[in-house]
Amino acid sequence: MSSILPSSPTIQIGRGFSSNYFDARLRLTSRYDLDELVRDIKAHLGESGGISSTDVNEKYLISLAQKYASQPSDWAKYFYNDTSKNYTRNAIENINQKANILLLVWNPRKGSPIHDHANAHCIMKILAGELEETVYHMPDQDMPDQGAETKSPLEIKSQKVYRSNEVTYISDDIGLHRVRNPSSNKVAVSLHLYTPPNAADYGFNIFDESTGKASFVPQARSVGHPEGGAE
Ligand SMILES: N[C@@H](CS(=O)O)C(=O)O
Ligand SMILES: [Fe+2]
Repeated sequence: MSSILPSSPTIQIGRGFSSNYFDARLRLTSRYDLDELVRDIKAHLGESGGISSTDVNEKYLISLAQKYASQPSDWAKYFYNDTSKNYTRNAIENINQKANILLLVWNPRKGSPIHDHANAHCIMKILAGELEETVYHMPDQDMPDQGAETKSPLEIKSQKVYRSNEVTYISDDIGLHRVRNPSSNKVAVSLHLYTPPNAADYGFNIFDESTGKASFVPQARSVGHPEGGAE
């Protein structure tokens, strides 16, 4: 029976046509989702080997974060809130020695301490609600990661409220920052990319606003370690 059924060119063409047709329609109508964003970040950073933060094209990574439009169904599985903490840090993807991608969930009127970013790039995209970022000039001290003290208060460089889908970027070259949810009743959600993942791997510093004093925090934690912290 099967021997008399030709492998018909018409059927092959028909299949090929319809599949290409629907692939094309899918490409036209499908949105750029979180999985694709993570895939593109990984593709840019490569699969193996160490990198230094200077090897990263942060502008390209920022453009990827801007291209993604927040869709709560994309990130609901990473969402975890704990009202006893200022915010939770939930792992989306750890790319060994390359980057951390995290979902942060911020309680109303709560925020992070003033901190550095452990000589890494930090890209933050607002996924829901609003977040206020205050950027401070890096205090004059030779080795802030050694906990050296300065006596003068930190100076504010800029302050801005970011709305849903906006993206901001910071590195130690720009300064220090603190981030806060300004809402009195709404939780805010943000996506964070850190590359290299120095704060998680080695630690970072938090700073006293009035003295500029740095205190070293050994490691930034994320869920399953929802202790919070800053990175
Ligand atoms: N960098 C902080 C969040 S933020 O204040 O940018 C953290 O990862 O905990
Ligand atoms: Fe930060």
